[in-house]
Amino acid sequence: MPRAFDLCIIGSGSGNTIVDERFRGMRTAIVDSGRFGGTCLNVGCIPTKMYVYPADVARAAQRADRLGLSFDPPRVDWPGLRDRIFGRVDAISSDGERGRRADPDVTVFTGEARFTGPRRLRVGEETITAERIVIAAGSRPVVPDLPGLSDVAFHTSDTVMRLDRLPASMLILGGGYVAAEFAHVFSALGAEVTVVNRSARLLGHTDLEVSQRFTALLGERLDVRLSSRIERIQRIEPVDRDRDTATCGVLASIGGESPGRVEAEVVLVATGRVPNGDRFDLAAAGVDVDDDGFVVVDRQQRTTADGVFALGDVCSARMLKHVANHEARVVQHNLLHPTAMIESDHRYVPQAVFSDPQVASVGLTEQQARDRGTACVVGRADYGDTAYGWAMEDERHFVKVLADPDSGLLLGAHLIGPQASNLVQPLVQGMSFGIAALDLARGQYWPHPAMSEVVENALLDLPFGR
Ligand SMILES: Cc1cc2nc3c(=O)[nH]c(=O)nc-3n(C[C@H](O)[C@H](O)[C@H](O)COP(=O)(O)OP(=O)(O)OC[C@H]3O[C@@H](n4cnc5c(N)ncnc54)[C@H](O)[C@@H]3O)c2cc1C
Ligand SMILES: NC(=O)c1ccc[n+]([C@@H]2O[C@H](COP(=O)([O-])OP(=O)(O)OC[C@H]3O[C@@H](n4cnc5c(N)ncnc54)[C@H](O)[C@@H]3O)[C@@H](O)[C@H]2O)c1
Repeated sequence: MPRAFDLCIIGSGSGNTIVDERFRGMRTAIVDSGRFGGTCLNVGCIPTKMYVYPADVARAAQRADRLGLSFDPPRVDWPGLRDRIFGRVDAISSDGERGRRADPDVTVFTGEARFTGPRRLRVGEETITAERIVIAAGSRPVVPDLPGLSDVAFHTSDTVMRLDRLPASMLILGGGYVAAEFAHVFSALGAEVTVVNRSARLLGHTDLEVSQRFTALLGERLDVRLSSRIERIQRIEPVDRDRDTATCGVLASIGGESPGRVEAEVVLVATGRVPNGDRFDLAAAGVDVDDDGFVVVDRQQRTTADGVFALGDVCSARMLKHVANHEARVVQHNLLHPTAMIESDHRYVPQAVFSDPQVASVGLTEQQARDRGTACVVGRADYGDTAYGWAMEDERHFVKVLADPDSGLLLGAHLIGPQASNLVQPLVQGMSFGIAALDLARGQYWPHPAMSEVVENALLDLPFGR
């Protein structure tokens, strides 16, 4: 006998934020096959940044000699660090699940959901039908088919944060967000890190100059192999035999532009993520996916099947938590107000990489503007040319803004340096509210001598500011 619901949400990450007091009386099912709370809480944004912060502190101490200070190398209590992080994260996940299970309107199903027909699902032995369904099933790491990889105990971002010990050495495959953030974390905490990336620069999705600068800076302190590939990877005896075997040793043969052999205690595969849409027979539900596997949605987050919505990584090529949150708010509104639906706004989505240095951006890159034939002018400022940048003895970091030469409106912004993830916000604001670059610079005060003066200076470097 199927169990009938008014609403079924597949995925307890951003999907779980939809149900609030306005859904009282609506019989709701929440289905998840993994840890309650999804990627961001359990294996994504939150625990990574809880590692990034101590890594930032360690790096600041390592670099302090240019300020006339010196510290001993940090002694890292890895089990303490890890248990502090997951002590908090795991408790939030368990409390969240407990709270949902105590809600008389909500039934939580633990298991893999699969569609068996339109608005009809199977979870384990149970069949669920629902008037409306939200697919919020996220994404998962891609593991490339590399010779020998399946024979070694490799890690992905799902597992590497729970290692039993801080490894002495780590081989990271990939050069995107995950690789950049974990390369910073593990190297700052004391591991010897080698990064092997298929393409010629790290953070290839970012503005060319930013990506080149980031690649150069990381290459100064880590072994970075670009335009390279793993030819073979094999297990070797761990350097320290007392160490547990979850962190087995590997020997990797690397081909391409930086060939050689690298030994490491731990391998981290960080070569991208794919949406989970292939995991639950979407065709049976009449839900289309595109060529890259993303669930097809319109601007109201409706899929091609009646009454079925989707949000987050499963349908959005920008796999970012603030995008999933935005889409969850749109779906929430549209479930509550089916005759007055609203649309998602993906025009100015910022992105930030929490590495060392930080990188942040919004809007078009200079190359994208050129490729699209969009006229643009560029303004730049170095951190080192501001008072705060002097205080930091900064010589390497900058802010770059692009604007339309006619309207003076911002087209994009690209930052590399301390607090880039925060400094990008006034530029997102200027773009979102249609404020011309010069008005943004001159129409408000910027506190002196704050780091934000580097943003003001970049805006004033545009031709309208001179
Ligand atoms: C290491 C890492 C760091 C990150 N850092 C950041 C960051 O700093 N900033 C940022 O903006 N983004 C970051 N992200 C991306 C961010 O975590 C995701 O974009 C976001 O969590 C996606 O949310 P979601 O709700 O779409 O999916 P999820 O939170 O992944 O939720 C999907 C849920 O669906 C469940 N599920 C999947 N298939 C099924 C099925 N068939 N049946 C039942 N349940 C199913 C899964 O178990 C999961 O719990 C990071 C990602 C990673 C991996
Ligand atoms: N701060 C954040 O917002 C944040 C942090 C982590 C993850 N995320 C999200 O998670 C997504 C996935 O991150 P990711 O870093 O895994 O993917 P990514 O798509 O950002 O980068 C993948 C990288 O792997 C390289 N690569 C692919 N195959 C390879 C191979 N066989 N050998 C060597 N290199 C190879 C690619 O050249 C690329 O540099 C991101 O796109 C982002 O949406 C966001």
